[in-house]
Amino acid sequence: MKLVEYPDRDLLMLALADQIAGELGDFLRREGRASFCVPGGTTPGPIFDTLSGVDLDWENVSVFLNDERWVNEESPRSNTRLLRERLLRGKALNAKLVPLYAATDVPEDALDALSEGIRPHLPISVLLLGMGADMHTASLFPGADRLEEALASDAPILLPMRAEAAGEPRITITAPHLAGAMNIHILITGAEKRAAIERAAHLPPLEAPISAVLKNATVHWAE
Ligand SMILES: O=C(O)[C@H](O)[C@@H](O)[C@H](O)[C@H](O)COP(=O)(O)O
Repeated sequence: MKLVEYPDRDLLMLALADQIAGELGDFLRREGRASFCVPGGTTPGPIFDTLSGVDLDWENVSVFLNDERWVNEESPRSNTRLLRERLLRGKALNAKLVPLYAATDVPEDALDALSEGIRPHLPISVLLLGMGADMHTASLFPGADRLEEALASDAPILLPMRAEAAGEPRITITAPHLAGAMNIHILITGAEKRAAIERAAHLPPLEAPISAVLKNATVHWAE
């Protein structure tokens, strides 16, 4: 893993948004399309704000989440809602949102349809990930019910995931499909997450799921 330290969070968010915009632009110029896979949670909002103001051929960018909580968009816990409010507006209004949620009782009932929606957009051109202090990324939580399956090299694109720390049931892109992304950025802030990612680098993915994607990743950190 490569670690980049920034003097403060504002500079981190601006610099990383700029780098991501550059990478998406390169894919668009070379291939005419790009896929951008993003986390929910509380950290990435400022990056989305900046990107939504950037001139890119957004119509040819497919955007999808790393993982989603099984709640509808009315819920403040919905990651899709965060995307609509912070990324898919302004210049990025016409980016193509590929859903990771459907209005079924449980994620199992929507799994096949959602997986088929994601498949044409793999491998991911630019992957942005967050991480919890427990070393989870996406919804790959330590101790989650289907973690082992999600870490396997032949894992399906998506799996449902339940874990005590997760709250509601979730759906997540699995480790090999995250790790197969062409560009991988991990966004973390604060001393606790910095210590956690350094620890994770020496632990197996079953204990520290983030370690499954660290090999080719750049970690972006500010206090
Ligand atoms: O739906 C989610 O919760 C995310 O995709 C998750 O993997 C997130 O990135 C981490 O939990 C960090 O979250 P914070 O940025 O809120 O600390």
